[in-house]
Amino acid sequence: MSGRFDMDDSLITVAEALARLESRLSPAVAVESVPLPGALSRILAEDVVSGVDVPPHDNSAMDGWAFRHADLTADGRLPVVGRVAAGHPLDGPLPSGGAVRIFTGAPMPEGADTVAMQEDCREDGGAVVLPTRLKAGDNARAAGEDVAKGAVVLHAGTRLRPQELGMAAAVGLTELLVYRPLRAAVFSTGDEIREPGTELAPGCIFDTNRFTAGGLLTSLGAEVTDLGILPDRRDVIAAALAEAARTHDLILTSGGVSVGDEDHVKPAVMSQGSLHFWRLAIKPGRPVALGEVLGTPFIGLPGNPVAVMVTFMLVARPMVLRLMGASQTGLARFPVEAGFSFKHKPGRREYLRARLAHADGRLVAAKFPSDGSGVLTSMTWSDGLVDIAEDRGDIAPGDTVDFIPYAEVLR
Ligand SMILES: Nc1nc2c(c(=O)[nH]1)N[C@H]1C(S)=C(S)[C@@H](COP(=O)(O)OP(=O)(O)OC[C@H]3O[C@@H](n4cnc5c(N)ncnc54)[C@H](O)[C@@H]3O)O[C@H]1N2
Ligand code: MOO
Repeated sequence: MSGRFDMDDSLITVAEALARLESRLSPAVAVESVPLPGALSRILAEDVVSGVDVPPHDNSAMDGWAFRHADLTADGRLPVVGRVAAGHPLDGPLPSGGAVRIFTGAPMPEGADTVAMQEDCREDGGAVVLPTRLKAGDNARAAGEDVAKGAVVLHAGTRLRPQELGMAAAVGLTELLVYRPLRAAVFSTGDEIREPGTELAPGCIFDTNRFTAGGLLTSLGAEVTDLGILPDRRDVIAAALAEAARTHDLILTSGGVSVGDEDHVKPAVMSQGSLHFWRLAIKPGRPVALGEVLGTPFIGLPGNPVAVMVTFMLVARPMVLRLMGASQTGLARFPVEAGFSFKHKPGRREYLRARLAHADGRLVAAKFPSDGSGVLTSMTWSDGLVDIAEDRGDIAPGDTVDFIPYAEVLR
């Protein structure tokens, strides 16, 4: 499986990185059939074709009276000849020249084509006086107008939202074939990284990345195994990665992928698989390592906490979604107004931590004052990232910029 990502060491753009990923990854998990409620947020593994028309019969959209439009007379008066409620069709066709009392969802009697809503009608003895301005077909819903029998109603690769479960039920299904959750192992690396709640020795910091990366993976629907902190020792890292590879569909680490002598993750991966090191032309988050450990996909994110989240959003997320079986991996972005100025040297794509506010009906992005890639406060303060393209010059207040909400990332 070596060479799956087929990369080199040159600086590459996000677009190039994504193009390489998208074409090379396929689902890494098996499929299973799951009852509808349990299928929420899972990824559909096959197209769903409807075996029925939805709605299954012509029916009324209103409470009122159903009639044949051609029978409408100048005074609008028709004798009431029957009554149909939802679930109780009329026994036989609509007698010519008559109207039937009807309720929302009730089957249209054969021969009836139009419904007048009761607020517009007046009952008069055994007759009803209908409004005369109705058009044929008003307030009637046709069989199959939502879904025609044989139509594909859900596509393989779709993440199932509540409305997709409703659609599956509408065509009579009780179960859906979905991908099993991706089993993801998460490690932090580095001798200076300490478990929160323990004593902080001189020169050490508490681990943040495992919690951020684990949360990101869980939010995408992965089953995350927290495998703790690995020391800066190649043999220990290699053994831990091998063990994780046996029981997981993906291994994700942070730290140790830069160029320093103390960066041991890369050689540990290379010793038992393949590794392709990417230097992304982005800020923050330049170094990212992708590869395989004993056949299990591996993602090595950089150590700086902000870079973890940014590289996860841009590179790991689409990769994880593909491995999960999802067909849509793009991040939606929205044009907003910059409420700040920013000097941008063309060449690297920059992601600024930003917060949105309404100003006179416009959406204006404020920028966090510090761009440091270790400043986690910038992430908790912000609602998303402003994406400054490689070739863009300086940004002035009032300029239009692209905003990627964090809410997009977790879908
Ligand atoms: N000579 C160069 N030095 C660096 C480069 C470079 O291109 N040439 N790139 C810089 C960039 S950009 C980043 S990002 C880091 C990435 O390096 P590593 O992936 O090897 O990360 P570390 O060196 O292990 O750590 C970087 C930084 O992040 C802290 N860290 C790491 N893990 C955690 C964690 N789990 N929780 C909290 N903080 C963590 C670590 O203590 C360091 O401060 O390299 C730059 N250097
Ligand atoms: O990846 Mo680094 O965090 O750009 O600073």
